[in-house]
Amino acid sequence: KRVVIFASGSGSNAENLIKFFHNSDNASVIQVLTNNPHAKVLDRCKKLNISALSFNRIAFSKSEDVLNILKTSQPDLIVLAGFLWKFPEFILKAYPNKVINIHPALLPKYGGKGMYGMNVHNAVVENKETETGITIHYVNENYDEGAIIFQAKCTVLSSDSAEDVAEKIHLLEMEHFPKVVEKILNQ
Ligand SMILES: N[C@@H]1O[C@H](COP(=O)(O)O)[C@@H](O)[C@H]1O
Repeated sequence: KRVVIFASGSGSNAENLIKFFHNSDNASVIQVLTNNPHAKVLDRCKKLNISALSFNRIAFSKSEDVLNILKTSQPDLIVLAGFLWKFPEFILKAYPNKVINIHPALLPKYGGKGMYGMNVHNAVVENKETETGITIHYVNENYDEGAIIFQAKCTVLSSDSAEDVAEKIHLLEMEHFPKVVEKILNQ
C-alpha cells in the first residue's frame, strides 16, 4: 500500500510515519508533498531518503499540477500531517475517503480556520479545559469537519502551560497516528 503525506511545517508526524512504515511489509510512505519550500519536513525527507516536492498555490488549487503528481504516485491513502491549506474539492473527488488529517484537539472543539499548532493549545489553556487530545478524521471541503475516525485524550492540569499541553499532544500523535493509518490501510 502506498502512502503520500502532505505537510507544511516541522514534519515530526511525517518522520514518525515514514519510520513506522519503513519496517512494514505491506505499506510504505512513498512521497511527501509540501506547500512550504522552507519546511523542516524537507530536511527530514532528505535524511530519510524519501522523495519530497514543494508546490505553490496555483499548482495546488488553480491547476491540476498536484493532482497529476498524485496520479503518478498513485497513493492508496493521502495523509495530512500539519498541512495548513484547505484541500480543493477536485482532489477530494479524485480520492474519495482516501484523504485523512490529524488535528491536535478533540474536534469539533478547537477546529476550523486558523486553529492549528499553538493557537489550539493556547485556547485550551485559556478556557481552562480539563482535557484535550487528538482527532484523526476524513477530510472534506471544510476545515476539520470530516467524519471522525479516531480520538485519544489527555488530561490538562490547571498548572499546565500551552507548551505542556503541546508536549502531551505530541506524545499522543507519535503513539497513535501510525497505528490508525495502518488500520485504515488494512481495511
Ligand atoms: N495538524 C497538526 O499540526 C502539527 C504538525 O506537527 P509536525 O508533524 O509538523 O511536527 C500536529 O500537532 C498536527 O496535529
